[in-house]
Amino acid sequence: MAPNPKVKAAFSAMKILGISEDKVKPVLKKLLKVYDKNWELIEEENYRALIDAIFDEDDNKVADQKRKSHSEEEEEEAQTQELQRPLKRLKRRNQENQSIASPDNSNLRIGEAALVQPKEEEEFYPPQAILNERNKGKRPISNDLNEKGNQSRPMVASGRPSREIRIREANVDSGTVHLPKQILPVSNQLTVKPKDEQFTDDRLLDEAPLAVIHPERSQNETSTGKQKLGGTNADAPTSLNVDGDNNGAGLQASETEKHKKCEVADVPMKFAANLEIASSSLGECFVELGKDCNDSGDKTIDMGPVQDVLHIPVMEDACNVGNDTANLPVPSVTSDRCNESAQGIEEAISNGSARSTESTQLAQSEGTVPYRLIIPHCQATPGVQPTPLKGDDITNGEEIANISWINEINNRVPPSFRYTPQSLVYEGASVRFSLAHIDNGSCCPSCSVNCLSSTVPCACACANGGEFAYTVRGLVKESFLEECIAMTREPRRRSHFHCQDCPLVRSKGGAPQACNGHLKKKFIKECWRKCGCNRRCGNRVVQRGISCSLQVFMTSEGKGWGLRTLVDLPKGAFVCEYIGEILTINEVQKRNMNTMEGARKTYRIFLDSGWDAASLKDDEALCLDTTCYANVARFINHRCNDANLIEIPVEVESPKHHYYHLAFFTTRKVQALEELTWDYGIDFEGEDQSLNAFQCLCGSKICRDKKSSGISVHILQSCNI
Ligand SMILES: C[S@@+](CC[C@H](N)C(=O)[O-])C[C@H]1O[C@@H](n2cnc3c(N)ncnc32)[C@H](O)[C@@H]1O
Repeated sequence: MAPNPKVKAAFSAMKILGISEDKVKPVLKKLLKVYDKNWELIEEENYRALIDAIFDEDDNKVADQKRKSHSEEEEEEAQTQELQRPLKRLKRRNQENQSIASPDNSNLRIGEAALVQPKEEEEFYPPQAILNERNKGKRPISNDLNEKGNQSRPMVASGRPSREIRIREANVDSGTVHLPKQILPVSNQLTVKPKDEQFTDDRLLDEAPLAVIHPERSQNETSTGKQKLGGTNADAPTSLNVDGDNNGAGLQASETEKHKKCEVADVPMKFAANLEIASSSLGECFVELGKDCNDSGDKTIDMGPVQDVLHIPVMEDACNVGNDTANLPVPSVTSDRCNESAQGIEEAISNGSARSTESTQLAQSEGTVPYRLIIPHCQATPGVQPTPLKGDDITNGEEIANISWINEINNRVPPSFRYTPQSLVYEGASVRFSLAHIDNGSCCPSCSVNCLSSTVPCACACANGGEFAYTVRGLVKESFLEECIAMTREPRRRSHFHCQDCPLVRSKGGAPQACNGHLKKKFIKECWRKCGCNRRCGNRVVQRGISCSLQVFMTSEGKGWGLRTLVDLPKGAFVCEYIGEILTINEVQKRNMNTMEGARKTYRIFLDSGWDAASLKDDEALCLDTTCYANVARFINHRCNDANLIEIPVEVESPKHHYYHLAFFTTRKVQALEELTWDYGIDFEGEDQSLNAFQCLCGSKICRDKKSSGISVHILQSCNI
C-alpha cells in the first residue's frame, strides 16, 4: 500500500528540522489517536502540535530518568493532556463563536479585573507561576507582582487604595461600541476565565463561568467616588458611535466639559508631519509618519512559499485625529478570497488550507521552515476600512488574557487595527528558522530541565555575556538591566555602529550618504527548541508572551491612547514585545512610494541593533511595522530619558542578529495604573527636523523637546486634572 501522503509530508517537514522518522512515528501515531485522525490539527502552524509533542516526549524522557518515582500513569495523563490542547482550543473557539453570536449580551468580559487568588510561588516569576497554574487548567493574570515575585493579595486586600475597574459588554453591534456598564473596585473576588488554550481541564472549560463577581455593588458606586463615564443608567449603556459622536445617554455634563476642553488640547497634529525613515542621531530608527499603506490595490502578488494574498484594511490614525471608522459602510474587497471574514482567512492560513502544496514543497525543498504566515496588506483596496473593535478586549481575543481599554477623557474608541500576538513575516524578509541550521554552540543541547539551576553557564548563558540575563524569578538581572539602560541613556556609554554600506541609505537610492549610525545594544539569548532544557527553563521569558495585566487608556495629556499596567511591576519585569509585520527595508521603501502622502500614520522600527554583526544582505535588513498589524505595544507612548520601559533585543529562534524580538522590560518598579512609556530615541533638537514627528508631551523633567515646555501644563490645566 502506498504511504499516506499526509504522513509522508509530516515526515518531510520534521526531517527539515532534523527530526528522524523513527522519532516522529510513535508521536504521530499517538497524536492521530488523540486527535481522532484530524490532520488539520496536526498540520496547523507548520505541524506545531507535532513538533511540540516530539519535544514534550523528549522532555518527558529526561524527566522520567530524573524522577523515577513518578508513576507511569501520571506521565501518560500529563502527555495526553498536552496532546489534547488543540482539541480544546478548537472546542473553545466554537464556544467563543457561540458566545459572540449570543444576542443576549449575557457574557460579560472583564478585562482588567482578571484576578485570581494569589499563589505562593518561589522558583520563577512569572513563568513558573503561570505554568503551574496552567497545569491545573487555569491561568492567573497576576494582580500584584511584588518584589519577591509572588502574586500578593489584590489591592484592596493588601491595604492599598482600591481601583476602579470597568466591565464592558462582551459584544456589541458592529459599528457601535457601548461605554462601560459598571465600575467596580478591584478585589480578589473577581475571577476571569482565561481565553485560550491554557485550559487543560474539561470541567473548567465546560462549567467555569466567564466571570464571577461578588459582591454586588451599586453600579454607580466607584471606589474613588468618581462618577462613572457612560451616564447614570447602567443598564442602558451609552451608545457611542466610533466616529466620536456621543449618541446615547451621553456623558455627564462635567465629563462633556472635560471632553470639550481636552479636544482643544489634543495632540498638536501640525507637528505630526511626515517622518522620513532614518536613524536618529541616537541610533534609534523610528517612526515614520504621514504615510498610508493603501496601494493601488487590486493586483495580486506572487507571494512565494507559504504566502497568501489578502486584502487587509489599514488601521486608523494613531491619535484618532481623523474619524474613527468602524461604523462606516461594510468594506468591500476585490478578490473572492478577500470576501472571507478576516478570521476565516487567518484560520484558513494558520491551519494550512490556504497554502498551495507547491509552495509548501518549495519551502521544504529550500530546507527552511517558514516562521509565520505572510500577509501582504498593501493591496488593500482603497476605502476598505479596518475591522471594528468589538467589546472591551483590545486584542480581539488574540492574547491569552484580555487587555481592556478605557477612556475617561473623551468619547473616542481605540483605533481599529489587526491585533496579532506574534509578528508576521512579509515576503522577502529573511526570517527563516531551521533547527538543523542552529549549531550546537548556539544552543545548549546537553542541558536539562532548567538551565538556570545549573552551576556551569551553558552556551545560551555565554551568549548573554557569561551569565543568564534573567533571575530565577524571571526578571532581568539588575546588572544586565543597568548596563542596557546606560548604553541607551548615557551619552558616554552610547556607542554606534556606522555601516560602510548602510541598507537604509542604500534602499533610498540617490546619492550615497553617510550612515547615521545604529545604536549598539546588549542582546538577551533565550533557550529554545534545540536546547536540552524544557519549556519551563528560566531562560525563557519573552517567548511565553504577556503575563501581566495591562490596559489601554486615553491619556489626559493629549498624547492619544497609552498603555498602563494594572498591577505593580518589579524592576526588570517583561511587559510585552513590540509586534508587527516584519518587512525588508526595500519593502518599506516600496510601500512609501505607493502610499498617499499624509494619509495615515505608520509606526516602524528598524531591527538594526545587530547590523554590525556582518555585512548585511538586503533581505536581512529588517523593520517592524505596526501600521496594520500590531499588538498592544503600539500604544506605548514616548518619554524622554527616564521612561519606565526599555527595549532589549532578545534572540529566541535564531542566533543571527539581524532578526530578534524587541522586548520591553521595566527600568524600575512601576506602580499599578502608571502609564508605561519608552524612549523612542527621537532627537527633537537634531538637524533632521523630519524626525520631530510630534511635540513631546512626555512631562519628563529632562524632556529633550525644548519646544514643548509649557504645553503639557496648559493641557493638564484645561483638562482640570
Ligand atoms: C506608537 S504611537 C503611541 C500610541 C498613540 N498615542 C495612539 O494614540 O495610538 C506614537 C504616537 O503617539 C503620540 N505620542 C507618543 N508619545 C508622545 C509624547 N511624548 N508626546 C506627544 N505625543 C506622543 C504621537 O502622536 C506618536 O506619533
